[in-house]
Amino acid sequence: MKFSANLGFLWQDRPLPDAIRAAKAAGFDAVECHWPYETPAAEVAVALKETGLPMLGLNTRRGDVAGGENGLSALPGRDDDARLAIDEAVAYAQAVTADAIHLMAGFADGTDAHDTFVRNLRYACDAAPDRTILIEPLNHYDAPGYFLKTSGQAIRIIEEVGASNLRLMFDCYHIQLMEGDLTHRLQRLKPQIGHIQFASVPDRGAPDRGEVNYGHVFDVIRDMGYDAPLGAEYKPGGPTEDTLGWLSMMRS
Ligand SMILES: O=C(O)[C@H](O)C(=O)CO
Ligand SMILES: [Mg+2]
Repeated sequence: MKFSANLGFLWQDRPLPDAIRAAKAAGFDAVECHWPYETPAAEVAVALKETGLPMLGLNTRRGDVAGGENGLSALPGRDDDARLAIDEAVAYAQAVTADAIHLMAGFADGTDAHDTFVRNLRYACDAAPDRTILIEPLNHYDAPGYFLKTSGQAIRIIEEVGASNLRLMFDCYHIQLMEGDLTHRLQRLKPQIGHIQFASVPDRGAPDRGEVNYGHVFDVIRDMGYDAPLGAEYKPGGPTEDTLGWLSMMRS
């Protein structure tokens, strides 16, 4: 199995280019990030080239985080801001050859939010036909009021948008907290899945503890013929190197 280090959480204590080098040294096959925008894309591109690791994805900006925003793409009346964030993410993804862009929906609800999200997703899918656009349901403990809550809602939106480059970010951590039934859900949704992430549940730590048996989940993913790197998106709560026993076990 291949694994991607999510550098939004792992090696957060280092500048992004050094975090990429640390991921390589630890044996990851790929990297992904959250919001890389404070680091010049050229510096990230150099570290990617040096290590040979692909950058799987990045997120659109969340907007005014201090003011409580967590994404712009489903906020009615904010299309201009959402599209600036999309344009920025597309340009950055092209500069570092990131495969995917996760469009953060934001805190919103109702028909207007749905229509706004669909409109902005169509805009993003057209703006980046050579990238995958991802949408990710977030759980209601960490992100209460987030527009996209479940895989079912995400699939209905993907079908309505009807773009060939729009896919589901299946984060096992969020989906376990909201819906459970990971095995069947992964198998059923495989055609719509663009990326898979994981962390222990409920504490969002390394995948070697908690209520989800990741040994089983990784077997299911392998057996369903999914061979893209899986995103380790967990909070190490200390030096990342101290939390990588699971990776050594998977490699042995
Ligand atoms: O929190 C997550 O699971 C995400 O993957 C993310 O990108 C930021 O919300
Ligand atoms: Mg995630």
